[in-house]
Amino acid sequence: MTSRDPVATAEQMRRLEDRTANGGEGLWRLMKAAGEGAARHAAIRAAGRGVLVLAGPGNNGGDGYVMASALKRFGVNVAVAALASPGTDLCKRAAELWGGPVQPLDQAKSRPVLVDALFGTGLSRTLGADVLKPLLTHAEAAELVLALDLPSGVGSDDGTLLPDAPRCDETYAFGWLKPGHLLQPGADHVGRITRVDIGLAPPSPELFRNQAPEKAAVAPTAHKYDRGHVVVAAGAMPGAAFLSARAAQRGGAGFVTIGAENGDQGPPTSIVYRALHDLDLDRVDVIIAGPGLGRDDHAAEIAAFVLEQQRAMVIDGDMFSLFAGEPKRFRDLDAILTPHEGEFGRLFGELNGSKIDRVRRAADLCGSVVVLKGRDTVIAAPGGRAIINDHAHPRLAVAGSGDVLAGIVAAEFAMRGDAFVAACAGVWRQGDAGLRATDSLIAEDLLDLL
Ligand SMILES: NC(=O)C1=CN([C@@H]2O[C@H](COP(=O)(O)OP(=O)(O)OC[C@H]3O[C@@H](n4cnc5c(N)ncnc54)[C@H](O)[C@@H]3O)[C@@H](O)[C@H]2O)[C@@H](O)CC1
Ligand SMILES: [K+]
Repeated sequence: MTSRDPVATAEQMRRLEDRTANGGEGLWRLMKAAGEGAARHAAIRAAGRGVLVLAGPGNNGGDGYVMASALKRFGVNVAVAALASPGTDLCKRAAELWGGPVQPLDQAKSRPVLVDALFGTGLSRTLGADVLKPLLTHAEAAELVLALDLPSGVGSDDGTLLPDAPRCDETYAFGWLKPGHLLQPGADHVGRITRVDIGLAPPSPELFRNQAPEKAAVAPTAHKYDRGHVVVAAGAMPGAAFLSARAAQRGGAGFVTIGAENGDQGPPTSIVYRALHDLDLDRVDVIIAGPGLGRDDHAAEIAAFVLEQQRAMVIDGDMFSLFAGEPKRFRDLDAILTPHEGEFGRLFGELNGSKIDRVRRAADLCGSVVVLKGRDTVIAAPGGRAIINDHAHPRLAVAGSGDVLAGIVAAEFAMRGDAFVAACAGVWRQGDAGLRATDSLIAEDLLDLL
C-alpha cells in the first residue's frame, strides 16, 4: 500500500509535540516552524493584499504572532488583533517576537486577507459573542480567509462545528491532519488543506486519510475466475441487485452472477442469472447480500442461507433491517458491512463518541470491516485500524449509489482478498467517480465512470 496521510487526535498531537520537542526550546522551534511555514504559503496567497491576523490566548495564537512577524519580514502589510493577552509561555514569547501593535479584536480594521489564529486543537467550549461577532465581521469583510491549524469553531477530534463559525478558504494543518479536517460538518469549513511540516514525530499508524489505491494486480495469464467471482443474492427489487452486479463487473470482477431465488432470467447481458440454491457457492469469492433483498420472510430465508455459506461477503441495505440489533450474527464471517447512518443505527443501536469512535466500536462488535457511508465515510477494521475518506461529492447522495458501492467493494474484495484494503479502494473509486460526474448524476452513470 502506498503511504497515506496519518490523522492524529489533539491528545496524540500533544504527546508527539512533547516527544519531538524534548523541552521548552524544542517547543518553541515547533511553533516557529508552524508560524513561519504558514507565512510562506500565506505571503504568496495574499499577493500584495493587506493581512489581519486574529490571535487567541493559547498556542494557536502563538503561531499567529510568529506568522505575523514572518509576514512583516517578507514585506507583507500585516496587522494583529488579539482576543486577550497571551496565556501561555510560548504565546508570550511569540507576541514578544512580533513586538508590533496589537489591537482589540472588535476595534481592528478589517483587511482583504484574514488569518484565524484564535483557536486550534485546544478549543474546548462554545464560542462567546465577544469572539464570534468580530470574527464573523472580519471574515465577511475579507476576500480570503486562512485558518491556522483548524478554523475556530471546528472540533479537532470529531469535526463538530460551533454555530455561526465562519467558513475558511484554506487551512494550514500543522504536523499531521486532524479528524476535524476531514469529518463533517466541520470539514466543510476547512477549505483547501495545506499540510505544513514542522518536523513532528510520526503518530502510531491507527488512523489515516484515504487516498487513491494502487490498481489491483491481475496476472497477464489470469482466467476470468482468477479475477474474482462475485454473486449477488437477489430479492424483492431486482434493479438494485442488477446495479450491484454491474458495478462488480465494472469494478474488475472477472465473473458476476445474480443468484435469483427462483432462477429468473434477467435481460440478456454478460451477467449470468442462476437460482441461488443451484450455485456452487464454494467456488464463489464474494457474495453481496442486501441490495434490493427485501425484508419479508422470503428475504429472511435468503439472508440466513447466504450467512450459512461462510463465504466472504459484502453486506448492505436490507440485511441491516433483517438483523437489526444483532451485529454478532456477522461475527464469524470475513465481511465488509456498508451501512449509511440510518442502517448503522438499526444494526448497532446508539454508540457514543465521534464518527471514528462509533465505527471502530461497530467493527469490534461485528468482527468485520465496517464502512459508515456519507460525505465523510469512515472505514474501520476490528482492532482499531481506521480510514477517513473525504474524496467524494454530495451529488453521490442518489438512489442506487449504495448498490453501486457494494458492487465495487465486492469486486475489490474478490481481487485483493483483504477486506479493509478492498473497502478503502472501493470507497475511493466511487468517490472519485462522483467527483468526475456532473450534477445530473444518477446511479447508473457511475457505472460508466468507474
Ligand atoms: N501540538 C503541536 O504539536 C503543536 C501545536 N501548535 C499549536 O498549538 C495549538 C494548540 O494550542 P493550545 O493547546 O494552547 O490550544 P488553543 O490555542 O487552540 O486554545 C487554547 C486556549 O483557548 C482557550 N479556549 C478554548 N476554548 C475556548 C472558547 N470556546 N472560548 C474562549 N476561550 C477558549 C483555552 O482556555 C486556552 O486558553 C495547535 O492548534 C497549533 O496551532 C503549534 O504551535 C506547533 C506544534
Ligand atoms: K485557528
